[in-house]
This record gives sequence, C-alpha cells and structure tokens, in this order.
Amino acid sequence: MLRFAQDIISALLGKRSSEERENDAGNERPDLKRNKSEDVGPATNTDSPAVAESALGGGSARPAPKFNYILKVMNLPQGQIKPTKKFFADLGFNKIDKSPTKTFATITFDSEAKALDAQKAVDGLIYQQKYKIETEVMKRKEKVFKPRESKFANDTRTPTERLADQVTPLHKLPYDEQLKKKHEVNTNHLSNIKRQLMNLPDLSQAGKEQIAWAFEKTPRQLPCELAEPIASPELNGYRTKCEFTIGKNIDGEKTVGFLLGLFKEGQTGVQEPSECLHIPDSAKKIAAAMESYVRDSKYEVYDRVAKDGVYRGLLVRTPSTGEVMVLVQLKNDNMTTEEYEAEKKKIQDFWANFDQVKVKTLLLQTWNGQSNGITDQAETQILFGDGYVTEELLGCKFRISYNAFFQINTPATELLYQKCADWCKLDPSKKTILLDLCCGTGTIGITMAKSVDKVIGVEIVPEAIVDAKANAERNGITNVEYYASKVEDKLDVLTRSYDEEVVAILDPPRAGVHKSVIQAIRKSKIQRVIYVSCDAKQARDNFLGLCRPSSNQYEGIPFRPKQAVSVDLFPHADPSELVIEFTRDI
Ligand SMILES: C[S@@+](CC[C@H](N)C(=O)[O-])C[C@H]1O[C@@H](n2cnc3c(N)ncnc32)[C@H](O)[C@@H]1O
Repeated sequence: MLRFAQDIISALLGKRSSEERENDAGNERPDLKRNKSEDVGPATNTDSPAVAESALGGGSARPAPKFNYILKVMNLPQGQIKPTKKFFADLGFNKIDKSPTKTFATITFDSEAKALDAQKAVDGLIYQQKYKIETEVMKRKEKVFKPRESKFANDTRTPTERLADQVTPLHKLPYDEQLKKKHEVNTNHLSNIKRQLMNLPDLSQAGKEQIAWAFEKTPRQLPCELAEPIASPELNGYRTKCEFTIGKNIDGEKTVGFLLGLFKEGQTGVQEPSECLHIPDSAKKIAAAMESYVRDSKYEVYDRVAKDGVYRGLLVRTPSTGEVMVLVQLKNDNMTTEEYEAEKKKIQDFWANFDQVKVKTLLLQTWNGQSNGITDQAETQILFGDGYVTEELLGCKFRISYNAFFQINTPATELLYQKCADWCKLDPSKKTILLDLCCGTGTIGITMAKSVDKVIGVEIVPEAIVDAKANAERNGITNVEYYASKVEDKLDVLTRSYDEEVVAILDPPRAGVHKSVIQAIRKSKIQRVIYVSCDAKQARDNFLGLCRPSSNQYEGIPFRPKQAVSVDLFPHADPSELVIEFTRDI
C-alpha cells in the first residue's frame, strides 16, 4: 500500500507512466500513443497538499483546482528554457511554460488573486541583468469544441459493424489471410532497409564496400531470411487490458464502450464492446455492469463537448491468471466533498459485491483535465486489493500496476519472447550479459535470466522499474540490475568494457529509440541486437542507423540483418510485431 502510494506521488510529481495512451477504439500497443496534452506535464495541481494527501489513498479528495489564470511574462530572451524556469522557480513559481522560439513565458495560477500577487512580485524585475520584465494577467480562454460535420453521415453500417471495422479492421478476412497481409507489410519494410541503404546520399566507395550485402540481388530484395509468420494461439478475446470510454451512444443513452470514429471527426457516440472479437468475456461483463451502474446513477456521464459530467473512463485488466483489476475514472470538480465520498463508497460496494467476475483490486482515478484516456498524471486511489494483478509468462510471474506497459496477448507474447530467447543463442560455455533495453516490468530479461550471467534492464518509467525489481525477486532471480532512466541517458550501460559477451534486446515504443542509443550500440562491443518492433515503418531510422556505413555520426562497424520474423499479437487488427536479429563481426 505504501509502495503504491509512493508510486502515485511519483506520478503526481510528473514522472511518466510506462504506458502512452491507447486510443479509445482499443488500438493495439497502448504504450506507444501518448496524448500531446499528457506530454506537457501534470495537469493536476502537483503543488497542492490536498492532492498529495488524497493521493495517499486516505484523506478526503477535494476537486483539483483549475489553473485558469495566466501571468504572461514578457521581454525574455528566446530559448533558455531551463534558466528561465529556474529563475522563476527560485521566486517560488513552478507552473511555468516557455516555448524556445518565444520571448515570453507563462505562469499559471488557480485564482486571479494569486496571479495578481505574482505580477506584483515579478513585474519590472531585471532578468540576466539586461531584460526588464513586463507582465500581463489573463484568463485562459475556454476551448470550444466545434464538431465537424460527420464523415459518417451517409454510412449505412450499424454502429456494431462500424465499431468492428474500426477496432478490428481485418475481422472479415480469414485468419490465414490476415497473417499473409501482415507478412506482406513486414516483407516490404524489410526490403526497404536494403533499398534505403543503397540510396543513401553521398555513399562513398568505401561505404558501399561496408554494406556490399545490401547491393546483392535477393528475392523480393529481402536483406535477410524472413521466416513464416508466427500466428497468435488465441484469435478472440485475447486482450488482457481494455480501456473503455464512458459516454453516450448515438441514441443518447449512457454507455460504456469504445468511441465510434474519432473525437476530432465529431464522433462522440460510444458503442458497447459486446460484439468486439478481441475483447474477453470478463471485460465485456465488467463494461456492461458499469453501464448499468451509470444508467442507474443520478450523475451524468462525461460529455466530451461540454467537458462536463462525472463518469469518464473504465480500465479493465484481465490477465490469464484470472485476477481482475478495475479502474474507474471520474471527474469530480463539480462534486462536493460529501458527494464525492458517497460516490466513492458506492462504487467500492458495487464492485466488491459484483458476482459475475471476481474483482481482485479496484482503483479510482479522479481526473479533471483534458486528456481522454486513463492517465498516470491523475490522483489514483486503491479502493480495495493491493493495486496489482499478476500475469504469468513462460513460467514466471509478473505483477502489473494499472499504468505499467504489459503485452496484451499472453500466449502470443510467450511465443514472441521465446523467439527472442532462441535468437539470443546464448552459449552456456561463455559468460553472457543480456541488455534488456526498454524493459518495462522486466518481462523479457526475467524470462531469460537463468540462461545468462547477468541481465541489465533500462526503462524510462520508474514505477515499471519498481515492478521489475519486485518481479525479479518474486521469481527468485538475483542476477539483475535495473536502471530507471531513458536508455539515451544511460549509454554507459552499452559502452562499458564488459569481459562477457553482450547481447542487446531492444523493445522500444512505436517510434523506436533515440538515435544516440543506436550510435552508442555501434560504438560498443555488442555483436548481436534483437530488435522487437511493433511498427517497422517508424523504426526505419533505427534499422538504417544500425546498418549504414561508418561515419562521424555512426562510428563502429555496421550491423546487418541476419533473420527476421513477424509475430502476431493482434488478430483482426492491423499491427504486428517484427523481430529482427542484427549481427556484426568485430
Ligand atoms: C514496447 S514496450 C516493451 C516493454 C517490455 N520490453 C515488455 O515487453 O513488456 C516499450 C517500453 O519502453 C519504455 N520506454 C519508452 N521510451 C523509453 C526510453 N527513451 N528509454 C527507456 N525506456 C523507454 C516504455 O515505458 C515501455 O515500457
């Protein structure tokens, strides 16, 4: 409980969650999509003791204040974001924003009086001995959402059909056709590596010689062997994490499900998931129960246009162990403390007594900001249970918190990890170190830890590293070392002079890793990289970075793809994982 409270405080202090948000339609690989508004920092008042106190799970949560009053601080130099922020932080102001190209900054407050007091303190100060600060107090304009005319106006499909096409766009194809289609897409991505290498600008003769393999004629211009795709053992009901929207269906009834179409297209109707192929029955039952609950409630569901209403979202985790996590997201800034406390108790009683599915742990998130989905920036309390569910993969047990990244198709994930282990080809006669880069809750490294001398995991989300350490301990794994850091800020892990053989598994978010990571791998002694990509198009620059000829930017001997395979974690949906083994001799 204490650990969880610490996690929440970390979240409130602006640390990022392991999961970038999934869109409402239940798109795959939620870790990879982050709403821009969540990127720019906490939207709740991180300075408020009331929020910090209630985040501890006790106390009475008060509605989070809105920071609608802005002090515009003008006549500053361009750039200099850090020094500017420090200057104002030293004066006691923390909610500062500055664009690198602008000569002003903004400081936000939850009342006009505070903004005016700040103006008195700041106006006329001389910044860096030459910039005389001028100020202006403004009230934030309420954003008005104007739905565009719906592009679905002439759509003859039923809402259920539309939702199926949206969340499972391949559902009309037999499964082997779906696999072929994904295989074809990955074949093209792979052959593009070769094409792009051949067409690199300013490719010198020496450079060409380093990547001579790319100029060899091969079937379909593939740079390496591409194995037959690995099918998902389960085709339906495989999603172990579902994030539902609470809103109204197109008939105006309170509904829990997925948003039809995109909000920006003016589509605000929510459709029940009851017919969605990829959603498990337990999650459907929970969504249906929540729907009955909100229909019986005196409170309104959240209206995304008016930005009003109480019930906003529902997260359900249903790992293969049968444990179930439910998280309900509320907007509470228009409720009194008594109303909020009473509602909290009602939700708690409802799920504690729910007899169709046993809920192991219930969480309540209060979020008054603008982002759509469940967010790690908001106050999140445990109403019962310990705040975790357990998943089992390849004989290891993993605890998962509500905001941790975890693959959503367990049997297919086991095949994916097994493939990574096979391709690591660990030689038992040699000492080996496995670098688990972007390790999340430690899954890949922990499942392979017994075959190596040491696993070193690096992950950006501190809470995921806490989970990873707990997971290692729970599985009796002691040869692990974890760092809560961006990989690009922990490059020494790659470039240390190890005595052992080092193999790197890189399982980054959709956009791939920062190029400095690829540059460091190139400079290191690493001879083998297993790259797990969920979007080979976006990972293209990383692939090219590994393979391009040596240069000032990309030192070291280039890698080349040795083998590749697609693993399908998302039947009926578009994405598919592409695993590529890159090797080099040094
Ligand atoms: C696709 S997930 C893989 C997680 C883990 N390997 C697994 O299979 O469960 C990508 C992970 O990369 C983390 N991540 C994103 N950007 C990162 C960065 N710059 N440095 C380190 N980790 C990062 C995310 O938080 C997420 O846990």
